[in-house]
Amino acid sequence: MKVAIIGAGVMGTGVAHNLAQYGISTIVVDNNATQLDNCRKAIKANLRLYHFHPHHKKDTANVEEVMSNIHFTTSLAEIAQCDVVIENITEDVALKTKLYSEMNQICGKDTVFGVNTSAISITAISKLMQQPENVVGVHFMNPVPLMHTVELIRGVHTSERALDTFHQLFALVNKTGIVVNDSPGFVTNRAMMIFVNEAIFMVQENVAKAEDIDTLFKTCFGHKMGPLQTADLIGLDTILKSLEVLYESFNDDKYRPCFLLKKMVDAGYLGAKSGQGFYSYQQSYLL
Ligand SMILES: NC(=O)c1ccc[n+]([C@@H]2O[C@H](COP(=O)([O-])OP(=O)(O)OC[C@H]3O[C@@H](n4cnc5c(N)ncnc54)[C@H](O)[C@@H]3O)[C@@H](O)[C@H]2O)c1
Repeated sequence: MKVAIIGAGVMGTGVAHNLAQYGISTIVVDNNATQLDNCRKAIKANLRLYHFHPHHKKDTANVEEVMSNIHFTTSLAEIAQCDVVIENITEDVALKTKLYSEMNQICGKDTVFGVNTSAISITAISKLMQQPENVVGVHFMNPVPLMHTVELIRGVHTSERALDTFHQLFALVNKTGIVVNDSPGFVTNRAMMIFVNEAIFMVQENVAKAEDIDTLFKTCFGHKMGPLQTADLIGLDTILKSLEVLYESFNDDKYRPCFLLKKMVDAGYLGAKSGQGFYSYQQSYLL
């Protein structure tokens, strides 16, 4: 199975790392050459960093061997021979719409497309394609090489063949897909975006410091990470875009993005990937 990974940001980097460490041949495409370079460096660093983590595949110490499974390119045309495409570009409906229209011209009629999105409609994306039945939502969890469950989203047109293709791919990389029906934010982000946004409101209103909010979530609810650490890990721009999609899709005020979140994104404070969010990051291994 040959897999194309489009978008070399936080998620594309994790997906490429994960597939390559299980010996799957991948092509990573990004329209920004600097991002591709950062992605290459981040995978190398993360292979070493995650080495002792209990959830990381153990026999991947040979970094060069893993890297030889990945081909990096800025040319979308190179994905023509791939059986599966996993798209992880910016959470932006207009950008994704343009990309899928381009992929329609490049890929064959049997190619299966996985849309990695936080909240965008899988059904709407599938309608951009000549074969809408080949489109599935694949909501990977971050960091991808350490997380073993993927939310698989069945759009209105999604076929069993397309879902099976991802079940088979996940079996190769020690992951399980849980199938849910298409709805904004699916199961995980529909709930998670509310408590992340509410935590940001609490920082804005000076109810508590970010550290204390996160500590309360970890020690009282048993979460591994607090909501503000999670927001930094995901990327504050991605959180903002997701809340905007949820707000618009449900037409419900409970998803209105907090002003502090907008202000931080405007300032370029995007979380771990930019070095500054609710916390500071000396060196980001995520990207
Ligand atoms: N960050 C998370 O924790 C997380 C978790 C699950 C799902 N997602 C979803 O995954 C997707 C990617 O998120 P991310 O956090 O990796 O974003 P990101 O901002 O870190 O990276 C996006 C990448 O896409 C590239 N890109 C944009 N347009 C492109 C195009 N037309 N062709 C090729 N490359 C293009 C950008 O250059 C960038 O490298 C989003 O839809 C997001 O909602 C993110």
